[in-house]
Amino acid sequence: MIEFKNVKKVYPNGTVGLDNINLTIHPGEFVIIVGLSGAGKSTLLRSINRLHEISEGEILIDGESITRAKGAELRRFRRDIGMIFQSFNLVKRVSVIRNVLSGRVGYHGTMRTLLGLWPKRDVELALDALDRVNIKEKAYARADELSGGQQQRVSIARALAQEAKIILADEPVASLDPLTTRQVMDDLKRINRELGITTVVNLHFLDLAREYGTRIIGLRAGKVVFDGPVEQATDEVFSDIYGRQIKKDELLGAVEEGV
Ligand SMILES: Nc1ncnc2c1ncn2[C@@H]1O[C@H](COP(=O)(O)OP(=O)(O)OP(=O)(O)O)[C@@H](O)[C@H]1O
Repeated sequence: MIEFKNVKKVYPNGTVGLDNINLTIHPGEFVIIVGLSGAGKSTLLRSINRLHEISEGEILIDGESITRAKGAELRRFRRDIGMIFQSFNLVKRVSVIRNVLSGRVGYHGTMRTLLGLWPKRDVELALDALDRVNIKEKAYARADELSGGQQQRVSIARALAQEAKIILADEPVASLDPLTTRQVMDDLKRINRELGITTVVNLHFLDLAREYGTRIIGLRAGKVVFDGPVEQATDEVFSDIYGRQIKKDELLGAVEEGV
């Protein structure tokens, strides 16, 4: 469970990134966060694993404060949280499997990673993770030989090998074409369903949010302005979250049709 309690984030230049956020995300939920560029989606997501530090309030994971955690305790929290980035964040010149195995670093320390000495169980975990996202046959290819969609699946496999209990995906499909976008969203959704991993996804395309989301959280100017089941996220709700009419380029469908 992820709990935000009166969370506020003010950047050093005075910009308010998050404004009194109170949220509870339950184990196994698949939550999509939407909002205009600058609404605070990345700040919210990245405050969960403390890639961004919050200014006020507290974030609890399974009842324990990650906000106050230090050193080994913080590392233990982070080990349970996988992160998927728009830009994949792979080491491009090394093999796919080494990238996936890097998800195991939190369990062994960096020395093993540098030497490439992985226990057999870890290699099996990594191969299973690649199998789950249907790219096991690419295990020994160099990461940069893969297409964008395949690279994103490697980063999902890395989070699986990490045995993450929570996956945070920050605009995971923003660099992908519409077909690959659906494959990656399908993978995230399937993993959520099959493994019960709590998943929080920031998305730009609203029709995609509707297609894949079960719970939608809408942010505007750092505040939660909508939080409810996807069925309630009508066009009017989206217009309200955005503070204006929805534009065509905010719909994946428009990209597919070449509008
Ligand atoms: N390092 C920073 N310093 C100052 N202001 C920042 C910083 N990072 C983000 N902001 C500001 O905080 C607000 C929220 O930004 P954030 O990146 O979380 O929004 P977002 O909804 O993820 O938008 P986008 O989709 O464009 O990334 C914006 O006003 C942004 O300009």
